[in-house]
Amino acid sequence: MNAIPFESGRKLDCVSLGRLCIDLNANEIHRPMEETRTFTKYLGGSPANITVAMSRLGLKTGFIGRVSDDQFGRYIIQYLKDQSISTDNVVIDRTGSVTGLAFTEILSPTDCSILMYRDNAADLKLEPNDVCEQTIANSKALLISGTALAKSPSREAVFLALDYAKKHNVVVIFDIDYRPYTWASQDEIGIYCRLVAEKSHVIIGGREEFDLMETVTDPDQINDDHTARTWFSHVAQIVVVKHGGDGSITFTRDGGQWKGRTFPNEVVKTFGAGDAFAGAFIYGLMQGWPIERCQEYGAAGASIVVGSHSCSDAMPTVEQIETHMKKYE
Ligand SMILES: Nc1ncnc2c1ncn2[C@@H]1O[C@H](COP(=O)(O)OP(=O)(O)O)[C@@H](O)[C@H]1O
Ligand SMILES: O=C(O)C[C@@H](O)[C@H](O)C(=O)COP(=O)(O)O
Repeated sequence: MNAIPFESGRKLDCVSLGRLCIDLNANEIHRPMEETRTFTKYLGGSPANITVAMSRLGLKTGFIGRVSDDQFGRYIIQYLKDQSISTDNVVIDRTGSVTGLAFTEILSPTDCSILMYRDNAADLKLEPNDVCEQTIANSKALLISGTALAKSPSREAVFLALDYAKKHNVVVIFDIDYRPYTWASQDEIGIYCRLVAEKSHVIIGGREEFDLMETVTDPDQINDDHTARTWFSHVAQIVVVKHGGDGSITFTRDGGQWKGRTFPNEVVKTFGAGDAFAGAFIYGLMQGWPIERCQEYGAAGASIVVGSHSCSDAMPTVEQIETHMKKYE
């Protein structure tokens, strides 16, 4: 059993807060973006991808966010509904904002990059007023994406959501989800992400993301053990440090430490791994599984997604994960 005390009898397993965007993934892969002619449109935005992952695995999910008042915004809402994700708290922004677009370049299985268009992005227009206390009270967990902290008023909306989570015993899961495009300064990243991490029960991030958040300068303190100790001195119960193709390390507050394996696959592109991992890992936590099994599930989900063209659309079901894992027995 893992030690996360999810409340029982709540309408939703997890409500996510953050960006709802569009991924435009190059169809002609293994060439630079300059030579790409066509793209396929998918739902994107890390927290959106994670929520699709959780929903595909059978969790009851909802989203708190803002979308643009246009075709892309309507596409996003419809996609979420089709995935059985509650859109009751997805607000249509009428200030003339646009949907964030992520154009992806797949140069090779190991060399991928993302060209982000995020000026005047609707997701960062989320207002504290949009955050419904009852929705959070009705959820076992609240997933926060660090990018939602990049600007006001979305930043304040996050802190209000955290207040409601505390008031109603909702487990807070923080995915640092660092994206360079929207932050005003490096200082802001550290300041705001730390404030959220201090209030979070589960923290997930890559090594570089923890470094940015912790802004530690002593080289002896830039390591996973130090990271875990830092956050266990607050309310964290679980800290997951992702290491790309090298797997992940999960720490638990009681001193446990697990190195997560990977399931090597024929890689189409590298992005989406973290989101698939997070979705399946959280699913495992909610089943009350031991950490090893949560990590295996996360890694298997990630393996499937790196072998696919999309992130959201490729998020696996339980059956797909189980079948995939059997191939490695
Ligand atoms: N090339 C890969 N092949 C198989 N699994 C991978 C690969 N890259 C990442 N993963 C899995 O996905 C997890 C998260 O990946 P990572 O790249 O660290 O996250 P992010 O996409 O957020 O940067 C890893 O811990 C690993 O289990
Ligand atoms: O998060 C975004 O805005 C873009 C994503 O939809 C994108 O597909 C991606 O980068 C996935 O992130 P990762 O899982 O952290 O690699």
